[in-house]
Amino acid sequence: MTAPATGSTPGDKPAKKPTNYKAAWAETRRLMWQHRGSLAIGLVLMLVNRLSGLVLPGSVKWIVDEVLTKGRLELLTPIAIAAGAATLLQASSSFALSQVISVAAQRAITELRRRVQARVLRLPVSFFDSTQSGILINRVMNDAEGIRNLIGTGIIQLVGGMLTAALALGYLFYLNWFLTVATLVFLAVFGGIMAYAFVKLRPIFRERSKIQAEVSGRLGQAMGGARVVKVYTAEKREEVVFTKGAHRLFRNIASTITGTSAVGALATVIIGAVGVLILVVGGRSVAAGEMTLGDLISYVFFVGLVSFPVVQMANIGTQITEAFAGLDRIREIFETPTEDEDDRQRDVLAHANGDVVFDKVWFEYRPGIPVLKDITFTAKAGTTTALVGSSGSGKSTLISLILAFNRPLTGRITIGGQDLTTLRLRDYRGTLGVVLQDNFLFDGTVAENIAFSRPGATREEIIAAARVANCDEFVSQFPDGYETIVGERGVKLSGGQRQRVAIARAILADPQVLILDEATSSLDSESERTIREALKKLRAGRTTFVIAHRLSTIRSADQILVLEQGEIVERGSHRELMALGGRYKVLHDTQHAVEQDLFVNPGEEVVPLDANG
Ligand SMILES: Nc1ncnc2c1ncn2[C@@H]1O[C@H](COP(=O)(O)OP(=O)(O)OP(=O)(O)O)[C@@H](O)[C@H]1O
Repeated sequence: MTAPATGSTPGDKPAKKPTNYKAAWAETRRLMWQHRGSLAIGLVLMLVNRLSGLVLPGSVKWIVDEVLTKGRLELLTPIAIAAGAATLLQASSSFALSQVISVAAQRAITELRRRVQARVLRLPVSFFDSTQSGILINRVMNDAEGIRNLIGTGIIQLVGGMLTAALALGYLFYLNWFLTVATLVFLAVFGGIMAYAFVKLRPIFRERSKIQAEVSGRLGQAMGGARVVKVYTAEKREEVVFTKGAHRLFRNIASTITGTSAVGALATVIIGAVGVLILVVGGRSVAAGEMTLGDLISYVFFVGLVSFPVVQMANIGTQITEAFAGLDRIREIFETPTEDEDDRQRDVLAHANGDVVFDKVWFEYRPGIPVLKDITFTAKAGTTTALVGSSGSGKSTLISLILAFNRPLTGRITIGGQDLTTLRLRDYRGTLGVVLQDNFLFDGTVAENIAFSRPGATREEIIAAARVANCDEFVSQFPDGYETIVGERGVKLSGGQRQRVAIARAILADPQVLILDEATSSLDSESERTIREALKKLRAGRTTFVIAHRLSTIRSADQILVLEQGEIVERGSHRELMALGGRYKVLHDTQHAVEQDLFVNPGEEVVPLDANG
């Protein structure tokens, strides 16, 4: 009864949307503030880590100049002890750092995932219609993961790297300012080229997560629809679609590999050039007595300390940009209004068992194409209203308005005199029950699926509901009874069994307003009888809306609304509508004739009794 979800296939090039860095930065600041405690401890640990990391290269100068050149052997042991202690300190602070920061980051990721998931499920149905589920799963799982780099080791490494570079640089200036200026020129050129490279690479990284989401989304659909794929021998087609997507992903990754390895090669060249520079300029300085040999050796070590963070910063920079992009996509979800956003200001539902009234309701999915036109009717409390009409006439859409999945464009829907748009959604939905043609069951046990509508239900209540729905007779034949696993979407049950589980689920919910989308046509007469009986018991005393596919099942409805192209063209009881001899009678007689002649020979066509209505 629902329209197929729209969305691009992995082959399409989606429109690129620039990351809103300002908003992402604001969200980052909020996250950082939230985790300021562990970040502060992390920074202190990082400081200790980096400072202790300077001791070993710093001691080289003393070894060369004092111990080796001047022969002060008594200094060797203290220097060795200092270097050893510093290394121990470096190792333990690094361990503590990863403990504090990584755990904090994981906690933040979990929290963000939880918030995104909770938010996504509260978004309107139209959002799900227009967004692939793969993309939404990606938001919850991968994009949330990205913040590891913002509040985790990424940011600490960045800050730590900059700190080490600054300290090391100061020391380099002290050792030989001229050589340092020359080295910096090289490093600046390298930094500039790298910044340019990453500006180029950034959009490719952003594109990657999008491609990944699309490819896995499509993959999920193909797996979920495996039966349809097999029947229409679409394995090859799906293979082609996947291959295209996988290749797009490959091309994306390959292009970044080229970029990053080019940067790596450039780094080697620059380091080589700096090495040559140090040999030439430094060697001369030593020869001229401006520098000691120890100075030159520790200079080499410290240049390493400066250039390593530059390379690292660029790498972390990419990860942080990625994380920004992910946060920005998450922010979009947080900015999309949820269905129950202003529930607190809305009214409490006073009469769940009141009349349901449609008053001049218009509705459209696409602007300018009305799907429901001026719908006015009253469904008295406790009565059954049947909707009939040809395919696409708007029956499901009307039901979606009753379920508050969609809101009227103009006009009002009221329940017990209260406008649906002013009611607390949670209250209102709590009064609903649905049994649809394709009843969605979760991969769990029969009992869990029945209790889905009321998680606190006792085993006795579940079994009582199952009895009313005539589930008991087939469940008792399963070796595991109510503990039988139904499989994804309930594939391990027959269509009729699924239907009855859904009826039991609705019975347990004890709804005031009931929606039935009858699908009895595919069942044998025995199952149909049991299901019809179950539905009859379910309907008793509830305001029921039935989408009737077999008109013979709605003879007892209190009112029948005949929809055509979004308008109610006839209304009344079965008897009244038959007497009217209009559209309903045509539909009825045509269907009756089809049912009578189900086994006619080919060519013996059914002639409608009254083609004009
Ligand atoms: N989510 C949607 N977005 C855009 N158009 C939609 C959407 N759902 C339905 N439509 C369109 O609205 C019209 C009415 O569809 P609806 O599903 O309400 O018909 P129906 O009477 O329930 O049909 P059926 O008996 O075949 O289920 C159709 O033209 C359909 O294409």
